[in-house]
This record gives sequence, structure tokens and C-alpha cells, in this order.
Amino acid sequence: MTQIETKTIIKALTAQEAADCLCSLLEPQRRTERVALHEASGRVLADDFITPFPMPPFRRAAMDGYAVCSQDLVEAGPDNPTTLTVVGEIKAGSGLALQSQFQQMQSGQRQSARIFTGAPVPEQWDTLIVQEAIPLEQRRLNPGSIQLYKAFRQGEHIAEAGEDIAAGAMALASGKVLHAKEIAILASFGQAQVSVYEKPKVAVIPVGDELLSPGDSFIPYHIYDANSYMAAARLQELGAVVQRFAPVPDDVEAIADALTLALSQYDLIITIGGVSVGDYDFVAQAAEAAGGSALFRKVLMRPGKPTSGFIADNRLIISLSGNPSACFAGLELLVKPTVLKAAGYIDYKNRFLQGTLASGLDKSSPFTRFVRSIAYWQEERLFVEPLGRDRSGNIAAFAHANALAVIPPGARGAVKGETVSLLPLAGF
Ligand SMILES: Nc1nc2c(c(=O)[nH]1)N[C@H]1C(S)=C(S)[C@@H](COP(=O)(O)OP(=O)(O)OC[C@H]3O[C@@H](n4cnc5c(N)ncnc54)[C@H](O)[C@@H]3O)O[C@H]1N2
Ligand code: MOO
Repeated sequence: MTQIETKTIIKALTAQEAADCLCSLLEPQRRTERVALHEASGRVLADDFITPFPMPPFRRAAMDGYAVCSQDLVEAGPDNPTTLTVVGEIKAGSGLALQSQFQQMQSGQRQSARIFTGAPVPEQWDTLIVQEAIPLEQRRLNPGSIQLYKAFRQGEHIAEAGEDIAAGAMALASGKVLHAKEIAILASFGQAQVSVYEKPKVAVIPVGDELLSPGDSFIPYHIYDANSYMAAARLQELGAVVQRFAPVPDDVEAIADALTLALSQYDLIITIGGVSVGDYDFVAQAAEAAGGSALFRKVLMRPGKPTSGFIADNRLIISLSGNPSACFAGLELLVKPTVLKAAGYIDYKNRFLQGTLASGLDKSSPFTRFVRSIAYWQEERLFVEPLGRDRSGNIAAFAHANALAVIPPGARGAVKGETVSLLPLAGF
């Protein structure tokens, strides 16, 4: 991570600026490991993959039919059938013996071979005629020869060695996320293992005297810690290894101790709660006690205004608000791009879409609002419908939301039919 000059610290940023600030301070992931190909899904490729051989690896049949020399057929026509002798059969998996078997063949001898999709095509033949071009009856009655009534385009239905990917080509660049199709490419080249970036290790520290962990006996006027579970689940989806800490009480020393421990073992630290302006909001003090300096102490967004960023020991601490919706917004807007970058993604920034507001919002806000909404397509237009009941402490709208609608700051809110940006969420 790059060293920060304390004098350039900015205290309040927009959500985009805060995400950019965090990402700019992260060095790209460098630690790598080798994993079995069948366990590589979702991982990020650490080295460019240079092909060790061409693909296809050999000249092969793309259809079931007959291998022929196109030259033998140049004079074939409706009134001038040309007969070729079928001298053998080649199927997929036919080995080297095949090459010698057909070595003697030359063009002009009017010879062909029965051949099947995926089989190697010996050099002597340059064209494949699909079996449908020859009547079934004729093939059955006389499998030893074929009669043709027209010429065929040279090279038809033959896949040349390397026509898909040449040997020595960069088939996949480092930073590529390995999904099914990338894994298919690596498997095609016989790679049983692949070098990927290590998953970033992230600590999640919930803070608050009121917090119980799921499974604890209920205590009146306490609440169950929902946010650290939400954060851990999201971080895992994003490719991180997560350690969820037990809730830490509202105590500077206890929070600072948890941060110090986390800073010694994890790449990135997420705290939740205790970051606003109340007398018992100690996260900022604790971050400083643990050696951190503030990058920003407010994000100009709703929900999630108290979201803060710190840097300590060249590691980032992202402090999310305790209100579940605020925590959620912070996860999507700030933590997601940061973790993706930490995981080695090249393309880690959030992508916003444009949609039409399906209903108006007359709530004003001095900051940009990120409103839990349902986005849907109708007649090729993208609409976005705010879900309402969007108080930051509420959780009911979570289950339905598949987007955050971005409502610009201002006194008037937004009107139905207005074009707004939206951030797609899981389920869109
Ligand atoms: N006088 C002011 N008060 C508040 C302001 C302000 O500007 N002036 N900002 C408000 C805003 S906006 C928010 S958001 C909250 C955020 O406060 P914190 O981030 O410090 O969060 P807490 O106070 O610790 O908790 C808020 C709320 O969320 C519940 N919570 C906390 N942790 C969890 C968890 N892990 N799982 C589920 N729920 C959690 C907590 O019990 C509170 O109800 O501050 C406003 N106040
Ligand atoms: O900014 Mo707070 O996160 O709205 O409730």
C-alpha cells in the first residue's frame, strides 16, 4: 500500500471518491498460489496463460463424412459424376498408425476415407464432404466408393491445426477471473493446476454493547448482530477469506485491541457500528489508538453517512455504519470494489446502469441517496421502482431489492419518469 501524506487527508467524500480513495491505496494483489483446475472457479488468474501447443492440436474433421482431395473433383458435374474409392476409415481417437497407413496416398488417385467428427485428417486430403451429400442408399449398397456430381470448396469442414488459437498465443491475461469458459480453455490445454492470486483475508468486527450473536439466548433490549453475517456472506461471494469477530463492546481499548489483532493478521479490516457522533461511538478513536489515521470521516451518501476510512500499518480499515441499510450500502459502494481489487480483479469498479424512475420520491436530501429498489425491464426499457420504508435501520426491503437507485442530492427528491443511475445487486 502506498504511504499517505497526512496533510492530504480529505474528511468528507462522495461515495465514488471514497471508493476511489480506498482502491487507489491498495497495491494490486501479488501473493499467488497454485490450485487444482476443478477448484479454480471464481479465482483470478495470476500469470498470463501462453498456449503450449496449437488449438486444435491437429488438423481435424469438423463433420462426419468423407475426406477427399478437392482437386480430384474439379471436373465433377451433374452429367459427369466422379467416383472415389473409399480406402479406409478414420475415427476420433485414431492414433499415429493412421499417418503411416495413409502415407502413400497422393492426389489424382481418386481416393477418399470415411471420416468422423474430431478425427485427424491426414495431409493428403484437403476437404471433407458431409455424409448427407451422398444418398444413404448409395452408401449402404456400395460402402467401398462414393459418387459425386459437383466440385467442393477446398478446405470445407476441415479445422486446421491452430486455426482457433496458435501455439505461443496469450489465451488468457493475468487478472482474468476464471469462470466456466476460461476453465474450459485451460483444461483444453491440459492444465491440471493454475496459478491464481491468493484470496484477500478480511476481518469483520461488529461493535456494540447491544449485540448478541445468533444462537445466543435473547436478552431484552439487545439485538442480534445481523450485519457482520451479512458482510461476511457478501465478502465470501466476492472471493475473500473472512474472519468474523465476536461483537466487541463499546469500549475504546477493546475495539483498539481487536483492530490491532486484525491488523496483524488480515489484509483488510471492516468494522461495523460505533462510527457516528454519539458519546459511545468509539471506532474512530480506537482506529487512532491502533495506529491509524483517517482517510475520510464521512461519506456524502444516505444511508451510510458516518462511513469512515482509516489507514493503519499500510492496511485499510473501512468502518461501516451500524444501521443495516447503511452497512449494506457501504458494502456495495465501498467495500465491494476494494475487495475485488484486493482479490486481483482488473475490472473492480462498480458499474451503474441508467433507468427510468417508476415512481417519484419526494424526500429531499443534502447527499446522494442510494435507495433500495426493484429494477425491471419493460418493452426494452429499464425501470426502477423504489421500495419505500427506506429508513436506514429497516431491513424488510432487503429481501426484495435488486438495485440501489441513485437519487441526486437536492430539495426536490426525484419525479416519476426521471432517468436515474442504478447499481444492480444480486438477483438483478
Ligand atoms: N446526532 C446524530 N446522530 C446520528 C447521526 C448524526 O449525524 N447525528 N447519524 C445517524 C446515522 S445517519 C446513522 S447511519 C447512525 C450510524 O451510527 P453508527 O454507525 O455509529 O452505528 P450504531 O450507532 O452503532 O448503530 C446504529 C443502529 O444499528 C444497529 N446495529 C449496530 N450494529 C449492528 C449489527 N451488527 N447488526 C444489526 N444492527 C446493528 C444499532 O443497534 C443501532 O440501532 O447514527 C445516526 N445517529
Ligand atoms: O446515513 Mo444514516 O446511514 O442514513 O441512517
